[in-house]
Amino acid sequence: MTDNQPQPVANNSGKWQSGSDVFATWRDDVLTGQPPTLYRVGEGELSQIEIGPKLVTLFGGAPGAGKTAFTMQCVVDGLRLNPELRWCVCNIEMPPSVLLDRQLARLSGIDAESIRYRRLDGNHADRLDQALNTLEAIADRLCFVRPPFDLANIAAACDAFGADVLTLDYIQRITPPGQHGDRRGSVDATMNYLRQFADAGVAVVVVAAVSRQKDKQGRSSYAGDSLSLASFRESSELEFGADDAFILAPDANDAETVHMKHLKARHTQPRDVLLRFDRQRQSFTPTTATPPAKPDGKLQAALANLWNQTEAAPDDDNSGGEQ
Ligand SMILES: Nc1ncnc2c1ncn2[C@@H]1O[C@H](COP(=O)(O)OP(=O)(O)OP(=O)(O)O)[C@@H](O)[C@H]1O
Repeated sequence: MTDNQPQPVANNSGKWQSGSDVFATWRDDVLTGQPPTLYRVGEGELSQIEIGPKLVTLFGGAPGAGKTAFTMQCVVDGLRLNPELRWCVCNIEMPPSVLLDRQLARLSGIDAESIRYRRLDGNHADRLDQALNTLEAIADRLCFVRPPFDLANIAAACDAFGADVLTLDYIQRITPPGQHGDRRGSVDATMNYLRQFADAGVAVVVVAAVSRQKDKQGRSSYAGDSLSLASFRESSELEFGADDAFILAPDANDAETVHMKHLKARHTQPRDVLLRFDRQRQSFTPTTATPPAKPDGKLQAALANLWNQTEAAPDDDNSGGEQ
């Protein structure tokens, strides 16, 4: 050894980890370790959504855009696709019975209004039975948090139930511990705590209301092309704390088409997904179809109309749900 060679620096403080220690464990993990656990929550392009331990997945959208419908679809299909999974739902706006009504509509193919008003008869019996059986089969792995909707109570519910996944709908209405001055401070704090829940090994799915943004005409709007990461900026922590952030933006020209914009992807390439939202059955289906452009003239409008009628034909019998 020559005098010029650097001497190893003693690490007595415990405040840093040497690169060579990190390298050794990291190399073993690359060569023989497991890929990250991800829970599949849907078919086709929906299977690309990353929900899993240590991840916070954020869904935003304007009021009525379908955030609750979409995330509850992920809950039910996630439980169906992952037989060991346990999922805890904290919904501040709707009671469990209403959330289940809507999933019953989706799974049975019976419109949500008939289910809401209990206008059910013998014609619905088979579809109803099948969908009820589907929901019954997952019911013991699903729980709904009871009020109060504060983080301490939510954490206690998750621990007691042994939840692998937590869905919070929606974050702006959840109270974090302590005093935080304004709403922004409170949402920042909640997101910080949720990040810690995720780091402890729970998959966290967060629903967030978004703020209006200026559209191309300078008007304050929820229009799809004006919604962006900035829409979450009531709290910058929402955007920074999430691993993935999506916004559900209904198409301006076609109410059934919803653009799921993948605005942030911490670990992958962002991939937008085009969805068809059947509101009557509260059901989202990925579609590869290009959303129809707004027709410019009368002839184009007539053609578009004809085209829509042709496309609608196969579903017209409303014969089935998503068993
Ligand atoms: N029976 C029904 N028939 C048709 N549409 C319905 C029916 N019930 C609800 N809807 C529509 O489905 C959508 C439900 O959306 P959802 O509650 O998931 O939206 P959201 O983004 O969570 O809204 P919010 O922010 O207001 O909670 C709304 O647009 C609502 O108008």
